[in-house]
Amino acid sequence: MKEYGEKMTELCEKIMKAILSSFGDDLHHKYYESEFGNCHGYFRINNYTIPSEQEDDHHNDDDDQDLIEGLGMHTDMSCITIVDQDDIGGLQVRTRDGIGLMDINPKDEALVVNVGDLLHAWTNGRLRSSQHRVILKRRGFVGNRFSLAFFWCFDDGKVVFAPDEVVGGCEGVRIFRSFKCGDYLRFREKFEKVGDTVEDFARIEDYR
Ligand SMILES: O=C(O)CCC(=O)C(=O)O
Ligand SMILES: [Fe+2]
Repeated sequence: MKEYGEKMTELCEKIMKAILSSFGDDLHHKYYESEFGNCHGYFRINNYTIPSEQEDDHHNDDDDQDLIEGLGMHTDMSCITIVDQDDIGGLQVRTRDGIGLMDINPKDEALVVNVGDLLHAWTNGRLRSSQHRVILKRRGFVGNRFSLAFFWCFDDGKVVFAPDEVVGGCEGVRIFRSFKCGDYLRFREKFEKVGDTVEDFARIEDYR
């Protein structure tokens, strides 16, 4: 697990450097170490029980009575999340229009890379922290769905504030105030429900 953790950390570092370079030639030299040098990662193993024919509780609002929500709609509190899902499927991500849902189908050798709330704020919304959930289908067999999620995050004391160069790519309009990472995590612990995200916590009202 330690080796896997190191690999995931390395992958997040690479992805973050590529993101910074895509914002401007020098940005990864200028901001990687100072802003992301203290990021740390942790794992969560998700174990979902596939509903059996008898279980009729917990239906979601979808018309399809054979679906239940294994993990409710949420955004991640990380900078970057890497998900390794098994071959059962069921991960769905909110589309850009905020209405639709897109299936993220399992693919051999492929990992899912997700932007979390902290990076959403740090990039002034240029990268989007999408809502997502896991839906489980009755399958006529007994078994569980597993996924391994790696959350790469700022440390609690980090002040999240998009640099001017990053805001410059959004016509210079700053949409998030600065905030301490730990304060946001505490806000989420208290108010965890869909809609209570970094948008509610730190978005500057004038630009709503
Ligand atoms: O199980 C999955 O595919 C996604 C897990 C997830 O979204 C999470 O752990 O935050
Ligand atoms: Fe998630």
